[in-house]
Parts: sequence; C-alpha cells; structure tokens
Amino acid sequence: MQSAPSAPLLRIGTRGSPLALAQAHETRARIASFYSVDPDEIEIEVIRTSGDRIQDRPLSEAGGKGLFTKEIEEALIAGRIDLAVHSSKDMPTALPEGLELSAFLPREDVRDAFLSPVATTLRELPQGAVLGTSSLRRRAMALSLRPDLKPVEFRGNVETRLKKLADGVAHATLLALAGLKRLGLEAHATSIIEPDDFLPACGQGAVAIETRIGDERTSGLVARINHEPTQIALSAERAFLTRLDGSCRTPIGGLATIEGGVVTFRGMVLSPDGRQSESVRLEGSVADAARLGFDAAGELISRGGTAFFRADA
Ligand SMILES: NCc1[nH]cc(CCC(=O)O)c1CC(=O)O
Repeated sequence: MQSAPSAPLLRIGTRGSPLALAQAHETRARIASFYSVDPDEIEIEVIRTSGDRIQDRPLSEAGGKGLFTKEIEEALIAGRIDLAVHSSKDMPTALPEGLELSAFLPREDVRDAFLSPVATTLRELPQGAVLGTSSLRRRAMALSLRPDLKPVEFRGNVETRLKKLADGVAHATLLALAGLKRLGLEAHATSIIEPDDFLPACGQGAVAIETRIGDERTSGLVARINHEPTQIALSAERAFLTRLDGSCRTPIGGLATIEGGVVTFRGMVLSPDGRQSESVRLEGSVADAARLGFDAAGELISRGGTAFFRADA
C-alpha cells in the first residue's frame, strides 16, 4: 500500500519569473536550513499575476504595482499558500487587510547597473542615444544627467530586457544589480551606478515575506530567518513612500542605510523629465527608522517636491 503524501511543512507562493523563482528558492533554502528539514518539504507554488499577463502596455498605465502581487495575495488570504515571497520594490505600500510583511531576506546590492554595448557609463553615451527603461524613476534620473537621451519603453523580465539590448532595440538600459546577481547575470553589467548619483527605488534589492496576520505558526517560522537590518531599512523606505503617496507613475528614489546603530535616509523626487528635483538626507537612530522616512517625505512635501508628480497624476 502506498502511504498518502504527507502535507507539506509550508507552501510558498511566488511569481514564475526566473528572478521570482530564485528568490522563492532562496527563501525555502534558508527556512529548510534553519530548521534542518528537507527543502522538498516546503512547496513552491507558481502563481501567474496580472502583471505577468499584461504585456501590451506600460504597467504604470495598467494599474501599477499591485499587479504583481494581487493573485498571490488572494491565494494567501484564501489559505492556498502560507507565505508569499516578493521583491519589496514591486509591492504597494498598503497591504490588503489581514496580511503583513513578517520577514525580509538579507538585502542584495541596492545599486542600479548600467548596461550598454556602446558606452561604459551613462555620461559617455553618444548624443541622443536611446535608453530602454520602463521605470519612471530611472528615466527621470537619467534625463536629469543626460537630457538629450531618448527613453523608450522596455518591459519584460530581466532576460527579456537583456535580449532587447542585444538586439539593438536600445543603446543602453538600467537594471537592478540585485536582480542580475540573484540570476547569476551580473557579468552583463557594464558599470555600476553609485547611489550618490542615482538613488535606487525604495525596497530595491530586498525580498519580503508576506504572511497572514494571526497565522502564528508561519510568522513564527519565518521570523527566525528575518534579517533585521533589512527590515529596519525597509520600514524607513516604506514610511517614506507611504507619506509621499507615490504611485508607480511617480519618479521617487529612497534608500536607508545602517551603520553603527545610525540610520541614514536619502530620498528624492523628480519631475518626469528630470529637470526638477528635490532631495533630502536625514540621520537618526535605528529605533526611529520609520519616523525618519516619514519626516523625510514631510520635508520634500513642504518644499513642494510632490507638485512634480501631482500635476500629471
Ligand atoms: N520591476 C521589476 C523588478 N523587481 C525587482 C527587480 C530587481 C530585484 C530587486 O530590486 O530586488 C526588478 C528588475 C529591475 O528593476 O531590474
């Protein structure tokens, strides 16, 4: 007689892109190793989201960030999965009722990479070069440094964008170094852009684990693999975004770094054409990280920085 398969220890929900799968597998490996269980006892369930389905128009027009999380969060609420693994950067600031971010993996590199077959850096691109990017932040920041560049829409997963670049659809593109590294594709980076020049998106490089509020078993299990400095940095960055009330139609950069118990938060808002911008830099204690992000947003609002994106919302 065959015995009935035993119920999995945990079920992880994720998107099916190679990057999402790499992140789900890393989460599974960390949990399995912490509890010394066979990784196969933790199921990975691939869920197709609206963001994966919609390919014909910019996502900022189709409804924004929530598109990559909606169906996964529905499965979580319904109890078909126990935890969801997401790129923090793709998550809306407001979570659906009943869900929480209960843990973060150690943050990967936060920087953006410059990729081009014709130049080593953004500054060295030929006059009027075509820049492929679907990120309003990268577009605005690139235009602030090089107003002559011609941005074109560049959708798809990391591999698709690399292929478009190789096919000559654009002279250059910008990608998160974190994604390239998690996919083992960092050799494709032509150069790396320092945050001083080009602030990353809030949450860039951080992987978030979402669970049901009240599911003590799962939140207890994942709490043990939580990377606290990442969680603290993310609390500042998410507070910043929440107060700015930015959608993905808004060029915003934000980064919290932690050193010796001190959190440094840098934030920036830009007009879509990159001609106007406001920046802020605040320091505070680790215990006040969320307050720091909140205050940084307040500072930009009081300087009128949010008028840049309110106008075209
Ligand atoms: N918007 C897509 C997305 N979401 C997360 C990453 C990269 C990994 C990360 O930032 O954690 C990417 C691709 C990119 O921006 O290059």
